[in-house]
Formats: sequence, structure tokens, C-alpha cells
Amino acid sequence: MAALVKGVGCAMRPLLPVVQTCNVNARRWVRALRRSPVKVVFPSGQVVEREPGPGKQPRKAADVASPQKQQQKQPLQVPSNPTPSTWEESGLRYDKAFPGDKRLSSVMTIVKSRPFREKKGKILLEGRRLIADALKAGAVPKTFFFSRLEYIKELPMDKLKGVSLVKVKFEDIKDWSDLVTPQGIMGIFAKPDHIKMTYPETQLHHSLPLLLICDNLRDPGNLGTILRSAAGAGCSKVLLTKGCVDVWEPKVLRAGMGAHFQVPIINNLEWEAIPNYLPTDTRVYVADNCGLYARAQMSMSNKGSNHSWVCDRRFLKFHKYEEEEEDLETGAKRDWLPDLEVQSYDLDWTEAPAAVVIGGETHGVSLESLELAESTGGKRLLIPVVPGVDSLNSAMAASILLFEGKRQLRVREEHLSRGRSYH
Ligand SMILES: C[S@@+](CC[C@H](N)C(=O)[O-])C[C@H]1O[C@@H](n2cnc3c(N)ncnc32)[C@H](O)[C@@H]1O
Repeated sequence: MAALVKGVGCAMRPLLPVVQTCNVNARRWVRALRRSPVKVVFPSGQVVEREPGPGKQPRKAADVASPQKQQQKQPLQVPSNPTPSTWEESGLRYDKAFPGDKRLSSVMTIVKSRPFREKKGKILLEGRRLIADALKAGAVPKTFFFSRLEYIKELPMDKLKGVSLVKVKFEDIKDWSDLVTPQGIMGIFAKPDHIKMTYPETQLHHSLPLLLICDNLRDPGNLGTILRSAAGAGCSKVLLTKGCVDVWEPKVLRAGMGAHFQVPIINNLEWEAIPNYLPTDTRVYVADNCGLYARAQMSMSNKGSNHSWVCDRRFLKFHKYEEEEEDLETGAKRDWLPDLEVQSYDLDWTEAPAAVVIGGETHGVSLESLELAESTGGKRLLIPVVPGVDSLNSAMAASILLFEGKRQLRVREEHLSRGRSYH
């Protein structure tokens, strides 16, 4: 049935704006019109006829739009056959961006969004050093945008085969850059897979039985700083729980200063999957400021010189849930909060492979981390601070603990080698 409609609702100028701005009834009208063969008479007297379609129809507004509008909607004029330039010695070809070329801006817009990175499996790396490190580790480049050919010439030639090379103006790179001093080169890479990566020999040589688990870390600067410390301390692996900021986010990359290609990082893990990534016999230790209510107890057995620490359960953040939960039969309060011993960070905790959990900036450590620590025989690690000082920044706490772990392992190694030389 053909419908003849005269000036529906908001004057029915182009169909799409009507859908966006009219009231619900008018929108229903428009949807109905889209489903039936329709002839629309506009107040101007113009008549538009079209065939019915399945639900949403491609917009017919161009039929009625002014010639100026039509011109604005024209797709970007890309030269039909841009002549690629050749870098003589290598035979590699590259394109020069033409005026109005949107290749850089369109790639940048999408590559800077986490959903895109996850969907397309592509990431953006910026700067000569980071790109060189990534290539060395086996990351796969797809496109390079560069402002000077020399920057491309610095890269290993064998890694450039099949990579699309686009020379752009330095100003364009600067506009999209995340660096304080843009370096004139950006690369789109396939999202690296830690299993296929080759980490530097020196890093592997100094790798320790020490892992880091980041629990819901949201701040990109903190995560990058933590990764840099983890690489510096010689961590063998970094695990990130779901809920952490994306490890390939440009700000994390910037703060990480290359750590992404020095230490294996496994992203986006559910807590149940974490044990699969830990070496056997790993003990999980949770870095915990104990809600600021850790109390030192003097140990009489050691002439009062030794402190041991206890968390006052009343002040632990999960305690309120514990209070609420009663056993239906006995009416007694359920004691389900893992009763983890607290240990000062400078006492030995590296006798077995150790994994340290660092909590997020806002909520601190999760219940799951405490449960994993309890099941593996781990403890809470406390860095005592002066009363009245709030918790430490997560990146600071992580660095202190990782380098303390490294110190403990070195001291143990020295003891062992001294013991071996006596025999
Ligand atoms: C900024 S704090 C979290 C603050 C959060 N509002 C809380 O009270 O748990 C971030 C993380 O750093 C670590 N951290 C901070 N201060 C610490 C301390 N004094 N001892 C051990 N770990 C600490 C913990 O893992 C903590 O979850």
C-alpha cells in the first residue's frame, strides 16, 4: 500500500534529521514509512518516492539535499594513482601523503581507542627507540608514517617487506603525537603475542623467580611506571587482571619506556586463570597497607627487638561484608575473609618463587587476590609508613617490593655461593 504523506511532523526535510530530533510519534511515523512503499510530499512541494526496504534504509536525503550539501558530502578526493616514490638502495616503495590525505588521521583516531585495538588487533607505537625494540622482539609492523626517510633507513630492512610506508609532514605527526618531543615516526603493529616474542638476552639472563600481578590498576602512568620497574628489577612475568587499563594504551607505552618488549606481559586475565601462568610452587604475596590499621606487636622472644604486624580485622575493607553474613543454622557470623598473616616487606619472602599482587589506586587489592595468597601459602606484605601518612602510590609500592625481592634473592645467592666455596 502506497502512503501519501503531507508535511509529517518536523517538516520532513531530510529523513534522517527527522528521526533524530522529532518526538516519539514522529519517529514511529518515519519508521513506518521506511517499511512501506512511500511517496512523500514536502512542504516545498517536492515529491520523493521510494521502494520499501528491510527496516533501516540507506538515506535518500541526497535526493533532496541542496547541491552545496551534496558537494560537502563528497568523499575525500584521493588521487586515483598516487605515484609511489622509491628508496633507491633498497628498492622499497613509499607513498607521499598528498594535501588533504586523511590516512594518518583516520588510523590515529581508531588506533587510540581500546575497543578498536581489541577488535582489530592493532596497536600504535611511537618513537624510534620503541619501534626498534618492538621490531627486535619480533613485533609485526603493518604501516609506518614518517616525516624523514632517514628514520625508515635506520630500521632493519628485512622487517620492512610488505609494510606500507607513508611519508607525512612532521606537523601532522606532531598533531597526533603522545610524546613531549615527537620523533617523526609512528608505526601501526599487529598486537604482540607474548608467546611469539623474543625478549632481550640480557633480560632473560637476569630474570628472577619473581612475578608481578597488577590487580585492577586504572592509571596508565602508574601501570607504565610499574612495568618499567618490573623490567628493571628482572621480573620474569607481569600478569594483569581484567579491569586494568589496557597495556597498549599510548600513555602506558610512554611511561613503560620499552618495558613492553623486555618482560612478558599477559593482559586481561580473569582471576581463575592466573594460577595457570604461575610457575609451580609459587607463593602469592599481597602488597597491602592493611587499610592503615596494621599494628606492630613486639616479639618478646627476641629481646623486644623484633616487630611482627597484625591487621586489625575490624578496619579491613572486606570486614563489613563478613559482618553481614551469618550462618543460617547457627546464626554465627561467617568468617570467610582469608586470615592472612601480615609480614613486613623487608623480612624474607622469596624462598620460593614469589608473585606480588599490587592493588589498584582506588579500591586496593581484591578479595580474589587474598584467596589466592591464602591457597598458595603467601602473606600480606606491608611497607610500614609513618602514622598519619596514607597508603603509598601503587607504582611506588610495586617498585619498593620488587627491588626488595631482588635484594633478598641476591643475598641468598651470595650465601649459597659462599657455602659452595667452603666445600
Ligand atoms: C594507593 S594504594 C590503594 C589505596 C586504597 N584506597 C586502599 O586503601 O587499599 C594502591 C596499592 O599500593 C599498595 N600499597 C600502598 N601502600 C602500601 C603499603 N604501605 N604497604 C604495602 N602495599 C602498599 C597496595 O597494593 C595498594 O592496594
